Amino acid sequence: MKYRVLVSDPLAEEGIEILKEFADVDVNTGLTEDQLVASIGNYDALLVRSGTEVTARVIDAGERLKFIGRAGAGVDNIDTEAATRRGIIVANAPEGNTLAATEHTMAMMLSLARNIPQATASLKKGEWKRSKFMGVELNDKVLGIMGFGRIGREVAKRAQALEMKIIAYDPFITQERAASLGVEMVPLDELFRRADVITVHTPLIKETRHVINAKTIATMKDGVRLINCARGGIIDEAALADAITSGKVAGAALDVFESEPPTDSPVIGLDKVIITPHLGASTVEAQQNVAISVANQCISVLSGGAAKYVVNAPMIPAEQQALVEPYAVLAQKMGSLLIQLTDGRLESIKVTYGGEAAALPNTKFITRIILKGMLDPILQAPVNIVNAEFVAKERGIRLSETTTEEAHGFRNIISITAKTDKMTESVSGSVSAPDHARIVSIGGYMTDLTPTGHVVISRHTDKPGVIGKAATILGRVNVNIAGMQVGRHKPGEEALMVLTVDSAVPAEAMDEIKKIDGIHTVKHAEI
Ligand SMILES: NC(=O)C1=CN([C@@H]2O[C@H](COP(=O)(O)OP(=O)(O)OC[C@H]3O[C@@H](n4cnc5c(N)ncnc54)[C@H](O)[C@@H]3O)[C@@H](O)[C@H]2O)C=CC1
Ligand SMILES: O=C(O)C(=O)COP(=O)(O)O
Repeated sequence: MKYRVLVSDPLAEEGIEILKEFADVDVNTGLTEDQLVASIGNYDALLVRSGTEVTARVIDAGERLKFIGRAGAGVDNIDTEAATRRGIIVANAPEGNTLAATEHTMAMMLSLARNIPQATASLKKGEWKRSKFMGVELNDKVLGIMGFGRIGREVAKRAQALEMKIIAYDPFITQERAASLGVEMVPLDELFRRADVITVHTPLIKETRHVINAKTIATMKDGVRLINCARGGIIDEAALADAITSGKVAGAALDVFESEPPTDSPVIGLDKVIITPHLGASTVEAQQNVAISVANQCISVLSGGAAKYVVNAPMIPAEQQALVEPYAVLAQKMGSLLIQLTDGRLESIKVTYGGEAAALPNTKFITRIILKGMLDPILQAPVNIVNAEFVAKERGIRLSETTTEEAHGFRNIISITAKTDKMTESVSGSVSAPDHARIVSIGGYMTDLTPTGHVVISRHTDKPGVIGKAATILGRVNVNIAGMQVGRHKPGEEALMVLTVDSAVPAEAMDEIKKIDGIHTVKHAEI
């Protein structure tokens, strides 16, 4: 069956064309939440821009939904938590419109300084008012950039060409990084105090909502100019309207609003406020970039692969993928083997990364793959790297992850211990070459097992005859033994036997093996 994709905001044709090669695509813009809820159940993927509110209701109704793509940067219109809960990958296209938003910010700053929109409107009315539209120079003025990410940094570079002095605030960017760009990082209160023009380039999150408010505006320079081409709500519009009316703020340029379209905003009618209808990303080039990016990510996810810009799962940067991949493959197999060796209700899972594995760039990603390997076979709902941790937590399974230099004689080792209400079981594995990984111990017994195919694993008393009897039973039901390993701590005590077999073992044969005198436990697993 062909996949079905719904595009619910205007998306550049270049992206739609790519999608059509792979899936049935419906472009249906302007849907209400109810209409979206009613139709989303028919689709495997949903692609949006900022115009669609992808609420928990929409996500929960999307029974087939596997991917939500945002053709742009901000994902505040998508309930990513609800998507995570359902194991739906959310990805965006954060790089495609950076320059478009940057250039829009520059256009807004220059327009604000020289009253270009107001002067245009006046002249079009037949007026010729030159003194009314006296402007200010940006040269030598202090530009305060709040949020020094992709757009903030590009704005800084261009403002330097205007010979502005740049100060910036971003809690996640180091002084050194900013200094290399000739920018001074300052605390936020200092930025507010010193800047002649303030432009915001952060996401809208708890910490940034109304960060520009009556109180913070009072600390700013008289005649400050404010720009918001990031997200409505970072500036408190009511406070801005008051500050413009009182003359404290000389002007503001807004591309985004607390509510869009901004029908009730107190700032819209003010002469000193220039506005555009969320046009930051609206260039031909940016729209092509973001549409192509989400289309490709959508196809990749629906084909069982990964998305480049996942926002709700740990990401492995492309340059580290070759390093992490062999561990990820081993991890999933170890998780799958371990769950097949345990009985009872899972209570806790402990993962230890030893030796070189401890230095892997994203062990959290591998831990989620282990969880997927363990939980996917035993749960109704699909478990993937997006929701694995959430699913474990929801079921009260305690998860711990530790790293250690100790690798027990291997270069790297991953050990997983699972505790259920009935037993504790563990497996360890090691990657010896990119295409060669092994299970190196089970339940504390040394093994050397290539993790593919069928295995029969028993714990038994180390005494003559036990292994022979098991082998005879397998032979009788025509199951060929490809390899055998026995591990024990001391002669005559408990031993572990691992038989690799060429096909599945019938349940009756397993029952028979279980009854052999000396066998304590026996399990059949497929990895
Ligand atoms: N108007 C439009 O059409 C467009 C708007 N945007 C919006 O612009 C904003 C910035 O986008 P990008 O630069 O691509 O994102 P980015 O993720 O590259 O940069 C955001 C920066 O904000 C910083 N930040 C986070 N919390 C902060 C806080 N409390 N105080 C100061 N800085 C904080 C982060 O460390 C990061 O460096 C986003 O809100 C995005 O949605 C992006 C493209 C087009
Ligand atoms: O990418 C972003 O964050 C934007 O705000 C652009 O929004 P749009 O795709 O033009 O609706």
